[in-house]
Amino acid sequence: MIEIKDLSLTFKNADEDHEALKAVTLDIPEGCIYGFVGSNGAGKSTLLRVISGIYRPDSGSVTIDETEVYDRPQAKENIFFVSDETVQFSRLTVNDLKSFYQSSYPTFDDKVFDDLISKLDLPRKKPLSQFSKGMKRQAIVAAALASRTKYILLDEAFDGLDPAMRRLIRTMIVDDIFDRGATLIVSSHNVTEIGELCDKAMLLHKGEVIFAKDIDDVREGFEKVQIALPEGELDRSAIENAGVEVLSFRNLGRVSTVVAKGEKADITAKLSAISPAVLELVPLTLEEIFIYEMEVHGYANSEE
Ligand SMILES: Nc1ncnc2c1ncn2[C@@H]1O[C@H](COP(=O)(O)OP(=O)(O)OP(=O)(O)O)[C@@H](O)[C@H]1O
Repeated sequence: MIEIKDLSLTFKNADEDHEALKAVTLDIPEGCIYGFVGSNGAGKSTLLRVISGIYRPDSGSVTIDETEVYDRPQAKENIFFVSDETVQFSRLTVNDLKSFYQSSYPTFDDKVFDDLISKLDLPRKKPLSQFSKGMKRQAIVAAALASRTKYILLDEAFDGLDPAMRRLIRTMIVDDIFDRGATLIVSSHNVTEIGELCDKAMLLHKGEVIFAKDIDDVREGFEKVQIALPEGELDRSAIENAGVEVLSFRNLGRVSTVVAKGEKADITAKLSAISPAVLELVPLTLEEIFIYEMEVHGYANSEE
């Protein structure tokens, strides 16, 4: 179990300081796949680095199985962090990578690594600098899975992978996580992918946790409705005057699409009171919910 309590971190720069994480509190249970989602610069990588013990928080704490990670090499043996940058390995070959991680992780399993590298069909003696971005990613993910750590942290999980490889890597990771009861944390901008892969998700914005929920509960409390009057067009204020909390309002011809916050029955009852000719609930994607939540917290959506 990873427990993050009231964690804050400020980067101190020559020109100005930047508070990258603000009082983050989050529990990551064992055996789950947890998705970190957020806008650019939200603090996802920084939080993954704090959990991995690379950065020390200014205040608050991170404990993994009740042990603080920062400055504790033994605790780090339980964690494999796949950074979104693989530059540091450029001169190494796949075989060098194997030796490197063999010495870093006592649990490293040679057979798992060799099988994965064969499955991915990666050259073993070519420097990683001559690999494509996706190939580098594949090699590091193979090392992560072979290290048999209890916790795997993947920054920008599937960056640079083509659709077929995304699916293969995803299956490899999920099978491994389930088989071993390990815990995976992934950050991604691909909300659909997070929705398909994860049990839980956390939305981070400007260093603050906006929500942390089971994926199945993320849609709770939001409804998307298509509504039209028998004559004329509706406007946003007509919906708001009916007592509905409107997150987004768009008109396409005479039909308005409204995203509202609240319970289905309550929203339907309030909108029925304005006697519409059309009133239909339509499914809301996870991506829409994440965007609306961020808009509520001041994120500018260029589509609006
Ligand atoms: N080493 C650093 N020194 C100074 N500021 C930093 C440093 N690393 C990150 N930051 C700043 O902290 C904030 C959070 O960055 P971080 O990389 O954690 O965001 P992110 O959510 O991973 O973003 P992205 O999705 O764009 O990768 C950003 O404003 C970034 O500029």
